[in-house]
Amino acid sequence: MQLPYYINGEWRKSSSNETVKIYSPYKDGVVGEVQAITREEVDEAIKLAAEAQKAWAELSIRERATYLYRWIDELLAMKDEIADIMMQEVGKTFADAQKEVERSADLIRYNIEEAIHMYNESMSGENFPGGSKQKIAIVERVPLGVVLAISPFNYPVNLSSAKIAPALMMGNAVIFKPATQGALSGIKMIEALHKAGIPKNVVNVVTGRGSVIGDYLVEHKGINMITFTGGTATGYHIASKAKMVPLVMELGGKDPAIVLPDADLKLATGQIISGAFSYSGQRCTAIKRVLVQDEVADQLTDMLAAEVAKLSIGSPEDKATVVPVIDTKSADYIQGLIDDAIEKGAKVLTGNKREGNLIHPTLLADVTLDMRVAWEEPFGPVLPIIRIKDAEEAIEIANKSEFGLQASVFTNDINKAFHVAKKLETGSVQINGRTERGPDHFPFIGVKGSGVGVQGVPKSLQSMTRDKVTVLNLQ
Ligand SMILES: NC(=O)c1ccc[n+]([C@@H]2O[C@H](COP(=O)([O-])OP(=O)(O)OC[C@H]3O[C@@H](n4cnc5c(N)ncnc54)[C@H](O)[C@@H]3O)[C@@H](O)[C@H]2O)c1
Repeated sequence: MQLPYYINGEWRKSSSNETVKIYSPYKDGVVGEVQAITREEVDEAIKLAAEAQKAWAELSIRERATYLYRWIDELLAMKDEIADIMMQEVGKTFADAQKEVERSADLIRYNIEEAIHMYNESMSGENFPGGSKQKIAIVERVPLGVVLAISPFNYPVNLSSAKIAPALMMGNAVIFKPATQGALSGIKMIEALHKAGIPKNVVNVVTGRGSVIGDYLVEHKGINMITFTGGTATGYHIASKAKMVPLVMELGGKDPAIVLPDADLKLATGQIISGAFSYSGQRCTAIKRVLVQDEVADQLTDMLAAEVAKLSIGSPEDKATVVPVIDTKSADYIQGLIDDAIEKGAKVLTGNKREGNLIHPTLLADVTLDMRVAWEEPFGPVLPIIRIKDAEEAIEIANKSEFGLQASVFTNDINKAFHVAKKLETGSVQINGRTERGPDHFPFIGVKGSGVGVQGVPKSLQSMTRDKVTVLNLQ
């Protein structure tokens, strides 16, 4: 399958006559190819988007909504087709990929409805000392212009629609750059928007080699805002290259599950296992370390090991929970973290077995703070268990991380839970539940190396706009 890129309401082959090959994480051979577009084609995509944005912003919000409602219908009609491609290119089970398309439809709908119910503000001058009632400010939310949306491989439809839908509803045009693995699903998602009749150039899709178009896009003076989800190193790089434009960045994480002695261990075990190992831990909000208090550490460790043994391992085509990770580089990196931990004295309770890109779920006990796995994000099915003496030590270790996405606290003492939650330097804290982004309207925030800005609804809608003030000076 060789897919074109999307510009001027048309599907085009690049003048470069080159493509980027997309390999499957779990089966041999190329699953598809996308266009390796040139910088001149990027220029054209951005220029046409800037022109189209003006007319798009002129439409009423309800008119824009009609296109997005139709997008939902077309997306759902293509659900199985998209899910099949997604399974092949990112190695997610067909059922999970179908759910991702449905979840994206719900998210687009929620964005539409929230946007329709947003109102502007007005302010009276009289509130400020010396001010007057005769001065009235009308504060409107206006679009930013051309939004560059860059998404990662792991939720190629959901994390792309989470950017594109709010940008469009608020009157922006979008340049969408999907991740290479994920580009086929991303392009198919835009095919649904094309079928929905979206005016030409309101969304253009660019694909290609990072070395040719990556920095070029980010630095382009035609881009008015960047919304990015991906790794922390890429995020820092993009932030250093971007011109003076608003940035929303959702990056990596090292989410801890803090387990205190009075926790419901059965609940904690279930939440930690699904949090750490579903889709092989390739989730930004996967639980990536367990910080358990000494008194219950042996018991929790045994319970976790018993549950890991029950996980299905294999191909997404066989509906396995633990599937091959995205590519060989990633598998090598994960294995490197396991090897380093073993060398420094960690005990392998289960796992440490590799077949190609398939890393068996690996539970590591006796993990100490000198091990890389205590700090680095594996983005794979590896869970280190670190013992702590009390909640204060858990807070200290949790906060030493370069990341600050989410954290879980398991305890039956709500006061203690709040005390710990307040001190954790993360965007969100889950009390007695696994770390996760959904429901998708909740604010989703990464701090420190985990990002900047807020996603969710209505936060994403707000971040795609700026304030515009018109002051009435009545006589
Ligand atoms: N916090 C969140 O919301 C969230 C959600 C999902 C994934 N993630 C993170 O994403 C990472 C995994 O995803 P990935 O491997 O696709 O990440 P990645 O950083 O390798 O790539 C993300 C995107 O950036 C693009 N990119 C790379 N270099 C670029 C450049 N110089 N200019 C412009 N674009 C460039 C890639 O092509 C891709 O589209 C993990 O670290 C994970 O934690 C975070």
